[in-house]
Amino acid sequence: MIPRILIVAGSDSGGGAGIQADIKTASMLGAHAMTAITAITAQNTLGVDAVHPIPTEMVLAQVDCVLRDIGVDAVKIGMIGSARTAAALAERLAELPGLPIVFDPVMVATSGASLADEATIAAFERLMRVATVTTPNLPELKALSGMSILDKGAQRAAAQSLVARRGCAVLVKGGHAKGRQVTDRLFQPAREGAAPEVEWTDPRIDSEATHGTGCTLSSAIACELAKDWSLPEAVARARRFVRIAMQDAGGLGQGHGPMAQQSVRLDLNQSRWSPMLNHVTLPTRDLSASEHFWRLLGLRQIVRADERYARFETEGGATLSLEAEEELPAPVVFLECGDLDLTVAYLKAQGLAFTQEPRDENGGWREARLSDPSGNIVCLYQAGEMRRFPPWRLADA
Ligand SMILES: Nc1ncnc2c1ncn2[C@@H]1O[C@H](COP(=O)(O)OP(=O)(O)OP(=O)(O)O)[C@@H](O)[C@H]1O
Ligand SMILES: Cc1ncc(CO)c(N)n1
Repeated sequence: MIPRILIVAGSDSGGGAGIQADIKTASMLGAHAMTAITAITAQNTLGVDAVHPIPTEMVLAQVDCVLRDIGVDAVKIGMIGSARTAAALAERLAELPGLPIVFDPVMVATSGASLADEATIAAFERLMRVATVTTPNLPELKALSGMSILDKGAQRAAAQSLVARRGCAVLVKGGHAKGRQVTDRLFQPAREGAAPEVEWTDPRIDSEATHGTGCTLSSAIACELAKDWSLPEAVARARRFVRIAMQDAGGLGQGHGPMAQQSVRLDLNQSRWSPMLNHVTLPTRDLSASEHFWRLLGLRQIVRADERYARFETEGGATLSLEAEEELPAPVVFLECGDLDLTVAYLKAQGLAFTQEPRDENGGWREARLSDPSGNIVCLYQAGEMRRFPPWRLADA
């Protein structure tokens, strides 16, 4: 069944954030996106020229219409448009207990323009009460909690107070903090088996394509929750999606440009069990000659390591590597798993024998190996952004 995501958010004419980012994200993650538009913004990468809120009745009419016919597996709430809409939507969603709801408390666009007045921000309290998780950035955490967010301890106290007062999980996004690393932290209400605090840290991506990162992250979390991943798993997968979409952005516009959700195709396995064919490694006798051949065929070279290894990207996002014959005597077919360790444990229970247990390799890939009945080498793995965007990716690729 295709996960059905209802997106309640504003339109961004520039296509970088809002409904447009949400639909692109849901589509790339294999979900069906439905929308209740709360406001239309005239917006580009530099700023917001005008905002036209949609009347509350019309927002609810969109929600009711799709719920009645198509149904919904998860909801994402973004820019809300007015305090009245926030209150009415909270009331409607309270009638759907158990439905995963991701609330991105949008207040200000990346360009600095205000997208919610004081009354609307005050009404966010009601949406937090129905949400599964609320995803504030640091200024939003400060506004919602009324507390200091100056350091990690203060941020924890602010987030924990929101969890206690509103009853939802809180994902504090670290994009606005300074430093070479970006840390997001999830705080969960006390529940059996739920870790009270989970933290993710990754290198900051040096990019102007930060418009819509919050919208994209929250939509991706909604999609993954609809597929029954747990909240920490959904956040981890959504963060990977955001990072790859940021890294592949095309530098559009003169300000904070849009991300490239459309090019995150074979990077994240959307299924828990079925592996995804996205990479092959071939032995080479003469690396330079092979490189010339594959480039001539139209593949784009993205990695070169000494005289022994090269990687190419093909149209659509599959990759092909060449490795010196001394190190790799035969071709290897790579299948990416949604959860490598889980998949390997399952396959072993089915009687398959592995020649290599799951292990972290130097290139940042986690790999396990086995052979098919004819002796062909199969590698089950998980690489995420390290497949197309390792730190050593060729600068001009
Ligand atoms: N430069 C960056 N490098 C890597 N990850 C980033 C960067 N900037 C933001 N992120 C990630 O993007 C997600 C959104 O975080 P951010 O704090 O930017 O939210 P936001 O301000 O709500 O976004 P928006 O720009 O859409 O308003 C988080 O997962 C954060 O870690
Ligand atoms: C419509 C809309 N929603 C959300 C954001 C937050 O980035 C934005 N800039 N525009």
